[in-house]
Amino acid sequence: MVIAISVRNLSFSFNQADETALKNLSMDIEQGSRCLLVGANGAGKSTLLRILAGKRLTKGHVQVYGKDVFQNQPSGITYLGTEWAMNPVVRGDIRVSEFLDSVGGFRHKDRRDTLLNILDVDVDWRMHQISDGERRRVQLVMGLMVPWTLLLLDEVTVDLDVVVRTDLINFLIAESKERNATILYATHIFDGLFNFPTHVMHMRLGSNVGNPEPWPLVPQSPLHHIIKQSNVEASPLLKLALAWLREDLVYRREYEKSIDRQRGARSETTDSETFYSRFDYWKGK
Ligand SMILES: Nc1ncnc2c1ncn2[C@@H]1O[C@H](COP(=O)(O)OP(=O)(O)OP(=O)(O)O)[C@@H](O)[C@H]1O
Repeated sequence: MVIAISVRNLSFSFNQADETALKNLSMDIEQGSRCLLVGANGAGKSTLLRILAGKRLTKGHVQVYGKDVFQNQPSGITYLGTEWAMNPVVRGDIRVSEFLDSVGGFRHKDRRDTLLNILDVDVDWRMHQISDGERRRVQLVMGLMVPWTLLLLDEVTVDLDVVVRTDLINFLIAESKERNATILYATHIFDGLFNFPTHVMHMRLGSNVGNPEPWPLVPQSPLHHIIKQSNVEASPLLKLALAWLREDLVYRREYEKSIDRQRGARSETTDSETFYSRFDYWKGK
């Protein structure tokens, strides 16, 4: 068994004043796995993916295929996140075909063309005149056309229509099987994903809750019980995610109580009254 990702006791803060985004996270992911990261908003999924992609510098044991991601960056890591679409460069007046050529499309013609078909992209589109979902499709062609050994996906299918999303998921499954490549995928959309993962990993408050769990669940897994208890009409994957995230909510509220913090509505304070009495421009309208 080859370990594709190995992390030991990883902690990370954005700056010293901030709470740690990752706390003592340790995990091993086998080569060829397709692991779904499941966790609430703020659980640390994106931070973990960016660190694995070498985009955030931190100390500690973070290895991909046996190489330290900061000091000896392994080749073959592709990271695709949501921030790409915000980049003004990819909203410029440039044709998709020229854009793809500028990022090496001609070197990977066969894969590029396969992806152009799957993602249903018109190479004559101009990057400043397309929808968010269309821009996302171009990003996926660009990111996936170079063969990867580790693919780090951060919620990149959110604005795809269901046909394209399904075809893309099937492509990723086939690719990882054929090339024994590894995928770590953070998402909140579990629809249509039943056949995608070989593992699911639960993240909570910057750590993983246990090791990646094989998926579909092995017969003796205690998680069957959680899924059976669910009274929601949903796929087993969504039932599991719902149960985990509800559990996390209780856990987080207890934790926040212990450090005297609270989310949600709070009682009026003198400060907010002062604020509204000065700045409520709707008053009297
Ligand atoms: N730029 C930043 N500066 C300071 N703190 C940040 C920054 N980005 C994220 N955080 C904090 O780090 C923690 C983990 O954030 P992260 O984005 O990794 O979560 P996530 O699991 O990907 O969430 P989501 O599902 O909402 O994308 C959160 O508590 C968040 O507030």
